[in-house]
Amino acid sequence: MRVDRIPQNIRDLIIPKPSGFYQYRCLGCNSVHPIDSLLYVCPECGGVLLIEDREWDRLKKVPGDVWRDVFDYRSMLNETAVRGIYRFHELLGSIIPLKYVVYLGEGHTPVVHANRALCDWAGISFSFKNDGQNPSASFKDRGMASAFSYLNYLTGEKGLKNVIALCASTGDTSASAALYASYFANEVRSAVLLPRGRVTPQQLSQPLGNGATVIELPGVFDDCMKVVEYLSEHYPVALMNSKNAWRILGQESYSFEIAQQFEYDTGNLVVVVPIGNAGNITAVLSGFLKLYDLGIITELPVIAGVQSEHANPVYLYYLESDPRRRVFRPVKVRPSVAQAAMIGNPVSMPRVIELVERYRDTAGRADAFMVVEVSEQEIMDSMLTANRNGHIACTQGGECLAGLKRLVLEGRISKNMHGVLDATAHSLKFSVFQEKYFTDSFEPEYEVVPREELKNAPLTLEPPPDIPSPASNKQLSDEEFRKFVQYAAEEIARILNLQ
Ligand SMILES: N[C@@H](CCOP(=O)(O)O)C(=O)O
Repeated sequence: MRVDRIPQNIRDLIIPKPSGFYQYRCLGCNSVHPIDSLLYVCPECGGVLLIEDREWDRLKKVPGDVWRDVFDYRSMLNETAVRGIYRFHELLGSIIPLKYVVYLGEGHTPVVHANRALCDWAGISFSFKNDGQNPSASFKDRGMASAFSYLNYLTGEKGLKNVIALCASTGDTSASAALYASYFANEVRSAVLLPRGRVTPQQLSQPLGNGATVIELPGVFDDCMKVVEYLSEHYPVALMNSKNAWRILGQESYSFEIAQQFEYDTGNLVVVVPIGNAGNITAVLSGFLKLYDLGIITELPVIAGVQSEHANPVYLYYLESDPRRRVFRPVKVRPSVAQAAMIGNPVSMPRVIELVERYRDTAGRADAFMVVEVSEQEIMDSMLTANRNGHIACTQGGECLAGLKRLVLEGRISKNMHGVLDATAHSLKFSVFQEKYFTDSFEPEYEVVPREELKNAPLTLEPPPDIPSPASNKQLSDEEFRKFVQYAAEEIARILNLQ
């Protein structure tokens, strides 16, 4: 759509212009720091940072319904910079001029409603939001688009040079960081640190294919993260994990899109998100709070975080209902099929603590945010059941479905609500877990016992010696090939019970 077709009353707002005054705010000591350099922790106390817009209130001069129209019409514009997450420019990066926006096709991911059978199975109606349909096949691309747009801005306006983008990863962040870095060709190098043997072959192939330096370390993700933190404190590297507050801003677009896709009617929704390094839940909370503050939505949805019993520090933290008595304790993780969330010491925990309090206060009720724990068995059974009903859920998507089902069973949410589940990555990235399930080859630590009715395996049709086979070295005559086709077709008709 061309700008001159946009309704007159919003035309001035339709192409975003740089605005606002961004600053980092430390969640440890509340100090603020200028935005014009790479900063991952507070220089004064080492605390975690969030980005805030000191001039945020200017956005309140525009009524919520006008913002809704602006975001909806922007989706139709033939303007690359606002095609993805930056159609919400004012909410997630308004200081960045559009010429620096990096767009690789992220965002705008589909909401797919579950069919009747699957809703009955879950005990509630729900949809998956398929963030596996992002360019590197996970939700991380939202955050990377933001972090790399900011790097691009620093390079263009502030003279930043020789960027080395560095991250620790369970597989999705590394794929995403390597992809976005490769878009800058030789101007940005990327290096990723992975826990050896804890990243699927598909995820490992992604940064390799994008030309990143891939370094595998012993241990789990939490160990790699510590090394990345050390490197970022001692060397000039661009840390691309969600400790980088620009990642959080970009990932807020997930909330904005849910609101948009549900026509800004969010009061009846329960948004279910897996918690690993906790950047995503941080962004989802923050995103909905922003929309509410600007009157773009009038009711906050319930937000439910899900963790596996094998990596559950946030769940354990919120078991204590009295905020003054809660103590955060990192846990030692055990092998989990929700491998992307196999994290015992989430870097965004201080952000979660602050935002959950704010969210509950704003909603006026404690159950506006909850955390639920699920077993590895439930995760696998849920993922496979979803995918047998038309979805492409990864194990973390399965974790969300397992969490939603539990919430209903435990009576923690009303059956009249509608679940929006984060399928964080494409199912193909995690096919090794499906394979283990189908071949009953899970190591005992996973505690997964396959259910026969969910298993599947290819059938092999091997013609007997008197039937010619195209697999033999010699070229089949027409007659021989006809015999093979007839044999194979009849065997298949027998298998499929065709009459
Ligand atoms: N699941 C993550 C872990 C790192 O999370 P991040 O959001 O802090 O980058 C991954 O894919 O590596």
